[in-house]
Amino acid sequence: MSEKKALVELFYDIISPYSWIQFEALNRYAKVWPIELQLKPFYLGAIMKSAGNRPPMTVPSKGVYMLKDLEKNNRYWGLKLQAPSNVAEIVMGKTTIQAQRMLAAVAEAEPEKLEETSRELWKRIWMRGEGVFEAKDFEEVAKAVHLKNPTKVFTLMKDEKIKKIISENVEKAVESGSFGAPWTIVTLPSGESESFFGSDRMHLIADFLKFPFDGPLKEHSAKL
Ligand SMILES: N[C@@H](CCC(=O)N[C@@H](CS)C(=O)NCC(=O)O)C(=O)O
Repeated sequence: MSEKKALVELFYDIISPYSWIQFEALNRYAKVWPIELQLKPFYLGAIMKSAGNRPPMTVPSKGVYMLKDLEKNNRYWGLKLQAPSNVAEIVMGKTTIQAQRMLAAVAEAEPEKLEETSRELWKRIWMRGEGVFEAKDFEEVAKAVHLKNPTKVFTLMKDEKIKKIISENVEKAVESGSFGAPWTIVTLPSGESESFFGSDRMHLIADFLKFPFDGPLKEHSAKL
């Protein structure tokens, strides 16, 4: 009988560049640690509201710091994050709820495509400065990742069932203390559980799991 694995749940929103970093980090480590990684799209707007928080970008000095910090992360993790030219407008004035519903719908209809679809949405906004808000954006994503049944995914996006999944993911994150993204909940086979905010806590996640943290594991990078 195979041993029970630790469960690592990543709660993320594609508006969040740090969520992308944590997503790549965990996907790399899932290849070397005996863990079960579950991807849980949630909605950062709802998390911020529930916690009485606001996006760091709305504090000007944090915004300036963040852009430099992303470059440092690019070097460390071998990523290519770049803020879109209208980043402030996007963060303050746009909603990713439809994109997050697309991810929840893909998780339901074509779960094997969830990783690739998430990455493609991040690449659009945080690498190529493309939209992730309109029906035509989602059609382009569906094409890029070769969804088998895009019509089913687009129909599901409007379904109460998918809205409920996003709400449940938000609730679970909030219940465990979330105030931002990425939010990672690690549950050991013993049932002991701990939550981690950010993409800069991989060493602490490793320590909790009692597995080695070996840096960025660039050899396990996904193609960008
Ligand atoms: N230090 C964290 C920062 C993560 C972060 O700033 N996340 C944003 C979204 S991209 C957030 O939700 N921030 C909430 C907060 O800082 O209170 C990291 O390196 O990952």
